[in-house]
Amino acid sequence: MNDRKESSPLGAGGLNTTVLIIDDDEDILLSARLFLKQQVKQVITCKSPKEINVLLSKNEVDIILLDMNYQKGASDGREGLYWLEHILSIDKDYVVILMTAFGNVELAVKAIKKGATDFILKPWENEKLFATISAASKLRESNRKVKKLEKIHKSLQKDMTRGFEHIVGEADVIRNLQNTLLKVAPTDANVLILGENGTGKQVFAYEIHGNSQRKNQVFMHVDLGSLNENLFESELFGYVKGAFTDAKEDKPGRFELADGGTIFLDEIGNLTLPLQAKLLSVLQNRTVTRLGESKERKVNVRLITATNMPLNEMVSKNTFRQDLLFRINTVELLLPPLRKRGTDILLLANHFMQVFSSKYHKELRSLSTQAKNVLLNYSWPGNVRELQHVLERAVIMSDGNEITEQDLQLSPQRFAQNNAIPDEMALGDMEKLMVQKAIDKHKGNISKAAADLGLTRAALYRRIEKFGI
Ligand SMILES: Nc1ncnc2c1ncn2[C@@H]1O[C@H](COP(=O)(O)OP(=O)(O)OP(=O)(O)O)[C@@H](O)[C@H]1O
Repeated sequence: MNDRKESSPLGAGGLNTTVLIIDDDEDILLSARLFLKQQVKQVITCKSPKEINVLLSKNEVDIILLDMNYQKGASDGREGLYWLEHILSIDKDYVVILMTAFGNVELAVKAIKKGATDFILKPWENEKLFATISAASKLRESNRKVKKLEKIHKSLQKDMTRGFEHIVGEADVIRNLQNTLLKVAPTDANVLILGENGTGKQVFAYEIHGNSQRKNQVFMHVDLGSLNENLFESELFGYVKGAFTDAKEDKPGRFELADGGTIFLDEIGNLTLPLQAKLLSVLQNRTVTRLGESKERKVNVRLITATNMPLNEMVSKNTFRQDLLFRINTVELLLPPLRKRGTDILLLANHFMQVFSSKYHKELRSLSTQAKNVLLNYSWPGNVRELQHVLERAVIMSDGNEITEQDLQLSPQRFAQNNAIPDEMALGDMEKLMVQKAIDKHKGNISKAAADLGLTRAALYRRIEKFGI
């Protein structure tokens, strides 16, 4: 191989870049090398483009200076175009600068259309060559940064989705909510999710995002409850360098970062009136202005909000703006507390038992009848989150392959408030719950359970089959 490599401590130019020059003219190679070795980290020269593959596989090349003609007498530049395509097929991010003779500008334009970054006319002036290489080096650097950020973005997205559960639930109220969710998700309608703490508002918000056309874009969760007056604007709208003492560099806000995706504003009921006004203006104009600048930046986000506070009541007490409520509640989802979800309690408990069994390498397969009764009769003030914690602890404490009442360690004061029958439970769900309770009470004895329910054994079996108990 007739290539030549020269490395030097960064010279006067100080460009931290490696340049590969391919030209069949020895004089060109020599003069380019002599000049560039003082300007860049490394210069590699080579006479034949046939060596490109080997050179690119052995060296971390940033910029390639490529001649257009190699065969004797050739001047149509076809070889250069061929090798340009070849290089870009190895990695489309290579920065290729073509060297062409005066009068061949049309050819250079054609090459740029095919993906070359720039061209330089031969013979060149060193200053012009340096300016071209310097611009190309900046481009290569920013391409690299973009690639790195894309990787980080992808892995963050994976992390974000990994943490979310799919909605578990079969109670009529949950099914109805899921139907509404599927209808509303593909639209860009603003959704307000209401419900007590731990009822799954974030799970529903993510499910809306996951069923929308924005599913491959960012899902940005912002806990408004944790932002004080000072942080609110800088976090949500961003700032420019110098906007305040600690603003050392420009920073986009959460709205800008969520551009193209979904922004989930949690605990919206906690916003003070002045902050509500600021948020409303962004939602109305769909633009944000970073602190310290006057430029308005357009943002395209889908808005989902959530709270456990009674927003309608707050409007009548003038602690929540009615115009903001109208802006955010195009569709409202009201998540019922867990104590009103009937046998979904057991469904969720089984689900969490499986999740934690596999996490803690345990072989738990079922809940004892007593444990089921306890779960159904507990009031669940912390809702699904509490159930999740209770099951995690039970899986850890359990010795056998069945979770017992003792493993659950539920506080006795919290019983009796809950008869596990929701206020607005559908008849079918109620019947299923009664059947399940009777079977549990008689420890699976069908005759006794049927007698208790005033049914024949056959009638009870039909219901067991119907409800999949
Ligand atoms: N229907 C469900 N299916 C499976 N897991 C659920 C369901 N609902 C909630 N969870 C789980 O319960 C926990 C609490 O849910 P989530 O954080 O969505 O509740 P939240 O209403 O947003 O709570 P908070 O009001 O405290 O912010 C999470 O770990 C979530 O994965």
